[in-house]
Amino acid sequence: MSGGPAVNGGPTAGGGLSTNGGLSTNGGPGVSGGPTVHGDLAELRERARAVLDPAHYDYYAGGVGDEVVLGENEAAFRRLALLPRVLRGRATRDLAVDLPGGRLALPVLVAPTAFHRLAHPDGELATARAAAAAGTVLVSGVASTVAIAEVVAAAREVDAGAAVWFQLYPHPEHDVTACLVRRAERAGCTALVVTADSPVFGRHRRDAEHGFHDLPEGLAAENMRDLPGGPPGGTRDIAMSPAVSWADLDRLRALTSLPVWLKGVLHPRDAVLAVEHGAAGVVVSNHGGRQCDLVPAAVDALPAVVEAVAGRVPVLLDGGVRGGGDVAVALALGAAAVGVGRPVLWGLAAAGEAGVARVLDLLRDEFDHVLALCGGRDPADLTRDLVVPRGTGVSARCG
Ligand SMILES: Cc1cc2nc3c(=O)[nH]c(=O)nc-3n(C[C@H](O)[C@H](O)[C@H](O)COP(=O)(O)O)c2cc1C
Ligand SMILES: O=C(O)C(=O)c1ccccc1
Repeated sequence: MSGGPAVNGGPTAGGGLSTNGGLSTNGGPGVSGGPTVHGDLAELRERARAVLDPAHYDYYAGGVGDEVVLGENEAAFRRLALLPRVLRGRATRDLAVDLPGGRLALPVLVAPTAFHRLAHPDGELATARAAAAAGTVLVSGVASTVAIAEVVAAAREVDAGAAVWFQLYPHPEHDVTACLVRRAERAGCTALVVTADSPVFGRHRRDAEHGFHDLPEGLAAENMRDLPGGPPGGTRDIAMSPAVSWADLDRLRALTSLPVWLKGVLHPRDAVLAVEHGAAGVVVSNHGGRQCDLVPAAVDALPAVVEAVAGRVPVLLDGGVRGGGDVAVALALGAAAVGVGRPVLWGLAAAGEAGVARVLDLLRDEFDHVLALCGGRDPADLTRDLVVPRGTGVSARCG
């Protein structure tokens, strides 16, 4: 799995021969205080498959339609190669990046995914603790099974300076959106992420086959409780609406002084509109292949968005990131950082907080290693000329 003994491995030893070890927990101190979990991402995924109800595993794993985009997100990374630079004399590495809404100790954050208590009883509390311990941001979804105030509190118990962002869909009823924004602010979130790629729900065949349409008894979308127009004490549905427009983004921004990211941008023109409408940044994403099965892989859509934004705001990418090499490629193509969705769910299902810690530690360690192999000192050393189409070895731009 990992290549040879740890030779000057930088911040972590990482690459030694002893890292194998399956999924056993050894009871020693983990990154965030729990047991240390071994195993790579593929093993964690297999463990998750073994422990989860098949309907819940398929809910997490699945995509829209024929799942073309789901596969393409990962395949597109494998069509790209890195052209390392050598002898750059970078003795140390610093993986941190500063973004509107917080500093990340590694250029990887936790993308918003729904219903973590389907994966593990600790749900989003475990994810928040592991993200905080790793020094990165959890983007906590409106569709979380723990209320946002508790999610932020869990992160802050681990690290008083931890940053948690709140993801929401602009609700067709503005007072519902306003209430959600207020809850996120009161909870202490440091940024909002507005998901724009879901005017309608994606149609997921796996969910239909399992008849999986409702959360099990005892679980609910806790942020949707006690909202205007909803039953007292009960929850409202997470509404998606094709009527949502840029005017809704303007109205949402007017409610808050928090940075607002726009997630689910693929068209360069929309990225420009996002900047013009005051977005603090854009997230290039096809929702992990769960919305439209006709769109490009996320990493294939990235360069045109980066070019259109032209450095005015940071660009994030999510979709198909499965290793530190993918992180490096995305950064070289202009992403400031990447989000990971499913790998975090596999870690959570396999081993709760320690499993999520393992996923983030693997990505940090692999990214650090690849950065070193590229002669990089920090993410800024990963430039566009370092990425070439696999099979060519020729850089589009040499300079
Ligand atoms: C089970 C699941 C639930 C998701 N729920 C949300 C959500 O509520 N809001 C959102 O903006 N994105 C959601 N996403 C999309 C993720 O934020 C992210 O775009 C995607 O998972 C990235 O792809 P990856 O899983 O290949 O890393 C969800 C993804 C999954 C797999
Ligand atoms: O499953 C999803 O991808 C998703 O985005 C979502 C949205 C609302 C409720 C639950 C999940």
